[in-house]
Amino acid sequence: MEFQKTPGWLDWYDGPSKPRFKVPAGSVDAHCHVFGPGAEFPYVPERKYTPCDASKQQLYALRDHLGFARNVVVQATCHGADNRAMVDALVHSNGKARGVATVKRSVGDAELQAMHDAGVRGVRFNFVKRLVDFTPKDELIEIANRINKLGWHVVIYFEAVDLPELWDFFTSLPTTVVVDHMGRPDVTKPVDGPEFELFVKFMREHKNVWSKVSCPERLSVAGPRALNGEQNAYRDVVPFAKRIVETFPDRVLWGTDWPHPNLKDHMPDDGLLVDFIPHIAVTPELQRKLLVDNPMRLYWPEES
Ligand SMILES: O=C(O)c1cc(C(=O)O)oc(=O)c1
Repeated sequence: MEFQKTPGWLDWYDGPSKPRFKVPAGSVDAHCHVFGPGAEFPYVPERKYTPCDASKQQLYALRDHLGFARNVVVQATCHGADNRAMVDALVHSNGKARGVATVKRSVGDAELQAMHDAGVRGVRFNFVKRLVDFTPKDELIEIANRINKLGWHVVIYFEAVDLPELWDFFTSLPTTVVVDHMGRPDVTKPVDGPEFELFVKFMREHKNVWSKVSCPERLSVAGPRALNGEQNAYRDVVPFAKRIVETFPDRVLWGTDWPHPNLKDHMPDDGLLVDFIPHIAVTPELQRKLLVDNPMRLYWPEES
């Protein structure tokens, strides 16, 4: 099938620089995606955008180039609950990738088990309205209870303003809960203001809640962008991510977010994005926890 990209779509950055920051041995890129390729794994009719293709081979070439050892491939919304492209990436990774799926209530036990065997360890619940249609909470709870039996966790994606109304639901989830991109704070607001304090309280009071301190390129308002050799990119995001890394060093994850779905204003150089890490995890110990120990404990517990 031939797909036309959404008008204005930005393709991922070709030929990223070599990071100056050398990630520790065994580092995990714990948030990234594959798109299609559409000719092999068609994008679903209910998608909100049509991306460029971003294949497993391209993802794994990036992994090697950046110095990472493993990936966690998160189902992108353009594939809906059709997990074939993500699962295909896992089974062709030589055990170096695990995954997070999107499932519906109708998913069968055998299908869940097959995904588990392929390396899936979580499901993603998305509350960002521009990306997905609404799913009733009772359906999500039912899914959470089922996947909990497999030892999986729930990944949640939402925007900071929506945390108050989602609080009761999130805190009732029976699994480990991983928040994408720190719950998308508005970084023009103070890092110690009420909005981000609520997120910190969410993590402080609920020890099952983890956070990805990823996506400065999405959250930043003032930049500068990770382009043209910039070694100090997205400075306005640093206080937020650094605070989460230092307050909850054992419950944070980092990922490139490659191929950066829906970024509208620029595409970062992924090498420079890796150079962001030492600004938010400033000691070798924090870096090792963020990039190796924590993702290994969550995704490869049998090896950690
Ligand atoms: O699955 C996606 O479509 C998706 C989109 C976005 C975003 O548009 O913010 O971010 C993500 O991490 C993943």
